[in-house]
Amino acid sequence: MPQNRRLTVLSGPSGVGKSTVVAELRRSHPEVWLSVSVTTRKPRPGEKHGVEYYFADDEEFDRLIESGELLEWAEFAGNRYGTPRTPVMERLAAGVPTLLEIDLQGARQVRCSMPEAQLVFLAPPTWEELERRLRGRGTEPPDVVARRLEAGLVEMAAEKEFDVTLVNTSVKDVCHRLIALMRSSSS
Ligand SMILES: Nc1nc2c(ncn2[C@@H]2O[C@H](COP(=O)(O)OP(=O)(O)O)[C@@H](O)[C@H]2O)c(=O)[nH]1
Ligand SMILES: Nc1ncnc2c1ncn2[C@@H]1O[C@H](COP(=O)(O)OP(=O)(O)O)[C@@H](O)[C@H]1O
Repeated sequence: MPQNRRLTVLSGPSGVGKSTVVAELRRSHPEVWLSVSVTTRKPRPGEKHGVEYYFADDEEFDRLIESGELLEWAEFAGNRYGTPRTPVMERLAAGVPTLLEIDLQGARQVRCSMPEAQLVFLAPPTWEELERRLRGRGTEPPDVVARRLEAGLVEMAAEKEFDVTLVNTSVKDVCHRLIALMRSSSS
């Protein structure tokens, strides 16, 4: 369906700056609709239910999978994450530019189910900078950081599966380029 060209997926290793880019887009480009995922991860300080995520327990997440309410879902570093299907389909049907910030496994599922979607990979300037950002964020204990860096190696190796790579040197610059990509893919 041509309306699926309005769908853009943003993926990249943990700590690269996806949430920061999404927060900046929310502020500077309110015309873009950002999907809110469901997760079994516990909220970080400051995260609000319904804003960064819908926080759910395992039982609720199982129910969402069984009832087909998720467009895609994946397990990442010990927690499950999924995209509620209905809000995405409604926005796309209404012609609204829509962005999903999801992991590599989710991006692959979207590639299969909605091949017209544009897949954007957010890369760090260097691997050392990625480690520095992830550790510097200070939201996870060392064992979880190690697990995320391990997953990051797998994500980095999959960069070529994406349509475009943006290097996150400057958040504003990435937002600018992302918006330009979203405009050009749907026109
Ligand atoms: N497949 C999938 N991945 C998601 C979804 N929501 C978030 N993620 C990904 O899950 C991973 C972990 O997210 P999170 O715990 O918030 O950590 P952070 O992205 O490092 O701040 C990231 O790669 C997110 O892009 C979703 O709905 N589906
Ligand atoms: N362009 C950038 N330059 C420097 N630091 C950044 C940049 N983008 C994000 N960061 C910082 O890197 C850390 C990880 O960013 P975050 O958005 O939480 O990553 P992700 O959502 O991809 O895991 C945060 O502390 C954030 O402030």
